[in-house]
Amino acid sequence: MKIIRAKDYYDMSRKAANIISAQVIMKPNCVLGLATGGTPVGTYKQLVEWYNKGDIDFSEVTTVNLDEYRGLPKEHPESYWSFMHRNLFDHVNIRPEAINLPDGTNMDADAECARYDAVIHNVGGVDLQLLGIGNDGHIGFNEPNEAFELGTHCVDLKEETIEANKRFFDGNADLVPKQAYTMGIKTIMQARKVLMVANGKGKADIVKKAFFGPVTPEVPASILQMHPDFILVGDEEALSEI
Ligand SMILES: N[C@@H]1[C@@H](O)[C@H](O)[C@@H](COP(=O)(O)O)O[C@@H]1O
Repeated sequence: MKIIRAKDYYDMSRKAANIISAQVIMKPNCVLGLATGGTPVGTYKQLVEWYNKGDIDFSEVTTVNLDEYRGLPKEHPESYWSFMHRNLFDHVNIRPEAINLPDGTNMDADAECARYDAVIHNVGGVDLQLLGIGNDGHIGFNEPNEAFELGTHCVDLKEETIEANKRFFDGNADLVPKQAYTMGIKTIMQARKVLMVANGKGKADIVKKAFFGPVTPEVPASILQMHPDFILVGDEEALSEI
């Protein structure tokens, strides 16, 4: 585990974007595992800036996103499909056919999860997986106390996660979908490199628990302590408890 200290959100975003950029330069046809949430927005913004300057080329890159709300149409502004297009895909030269997310509109959970696992398998697995961390230690939508051995599966979102994400749904928890499809911890652990971004005081406790506490399904991110190439880029506040 490697911990990189950043001064603030902007510095965290630039450092993370540098690592992603290096991955794409070293292997132009790499598979990037991508994440949503507020934290990686600055990282995507930086990648778009460097793309506009001609410093990074996504023409051969394939992406697989971590998760998607179940039951939300793609076109919904808060679907992760929309999030990714708004923050990254619409602004760079990635091929539309190289973009992969779970399909939240397929209500047949078994079929959709099997399809998504096959997609990840067929692209050869993930070279670099970007992650944020939920307040309860979730990664993707792998909530506390789920088995570490799972591939893509359907989850019931915890109350805390619905509360945290309602800010994207007019502050109304009733509008937040209650389920999601998520890549499982097994798949995340199979990524060849894992890069987590964390910022702000609100993440300080969970960062300490996850990376300086026991490895336990109660804190899903704690399993990353066992990953052979795990990098955490955190700002001063997120790393203030360690
Ligand atoms: N599914 C996403 C996670 O991938 C993300 O890490 C988490 C934290 O989000 P934020 O970065 O906004 O704190 O939110 C959501 O639940």
